[in-house]
Amino acid sequence: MKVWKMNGAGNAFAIFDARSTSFVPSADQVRQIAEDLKADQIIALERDVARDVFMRIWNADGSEVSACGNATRCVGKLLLEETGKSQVTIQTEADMLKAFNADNGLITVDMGSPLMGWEDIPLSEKMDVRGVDVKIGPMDNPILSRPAVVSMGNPHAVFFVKDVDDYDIPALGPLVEWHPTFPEGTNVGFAQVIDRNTIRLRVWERGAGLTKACGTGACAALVCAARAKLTARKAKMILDGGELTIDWRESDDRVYMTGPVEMEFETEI
Ligand SMILES: N[C@H](CCC[C@H](N)C(=O)O)C(=O)O
Repeated sequence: MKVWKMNGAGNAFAIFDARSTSFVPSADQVRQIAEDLKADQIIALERDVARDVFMRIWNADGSEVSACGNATRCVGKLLLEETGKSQVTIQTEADMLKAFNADNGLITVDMGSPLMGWEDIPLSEKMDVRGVDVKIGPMDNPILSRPAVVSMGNPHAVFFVKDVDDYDIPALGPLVEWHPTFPEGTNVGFAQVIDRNTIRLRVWERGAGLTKACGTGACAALVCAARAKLTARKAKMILDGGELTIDWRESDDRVYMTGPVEMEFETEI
């Protein structure tokens, strides 16, 4: 079975080609692979009857999740090159996503629409509920409070801060990740609005910790910023590992993510 180690803006993945052989790792095996290959997520490509591929996603802690934007871009690049098609479709638990080539070697993924926050959607997937009462630190003077909450097929809590470098993210991230407000846990974004078209972002990922970039986190931060009128609907996201451009199109309410993909190595097991 072919295995690729790739990254999207530094967000690192081990991608297993399970289209002709089954690959269903235990949580322990996922943790071991993630440690050995220094991957934030483990990805399995499976045959899909209607789409170019079905993509399964495990976080480094062994938990299986339903969305991973940067990995979708990496898988998109693999399939675009393999098929020669101008657009490929990738099915995940959460959604059917489309990937296509953008300018200067970048890859764009249509990440679908952010989940709107209606009553019947569990709180962890509520859209931009600024009233979410999450307080971290001393009650009378919390270090973090009132995140914007949105789902891109996975839950995100986004704190808008003056300077992301002022926050001890490895200390604060886990306190929000497993806060009782989020029954399935949540990814935690620390977003600093630079101007109406630029956001500096760091993300403590559910089940993976502080990563160099988080694609769904970048989508979540842009959607929340635009809804709060802090930025335009399209912005450059500056992450530790690189830049992503997120465009939440008015015309179809879908979020388009564009960014770099790097092939680190390919091997067989
Ligand atoms: N790095 C991924 C996000 C993984 C999300 C995962 N940590 C979760 O539990 O939802 C991305 O580029 O979208």
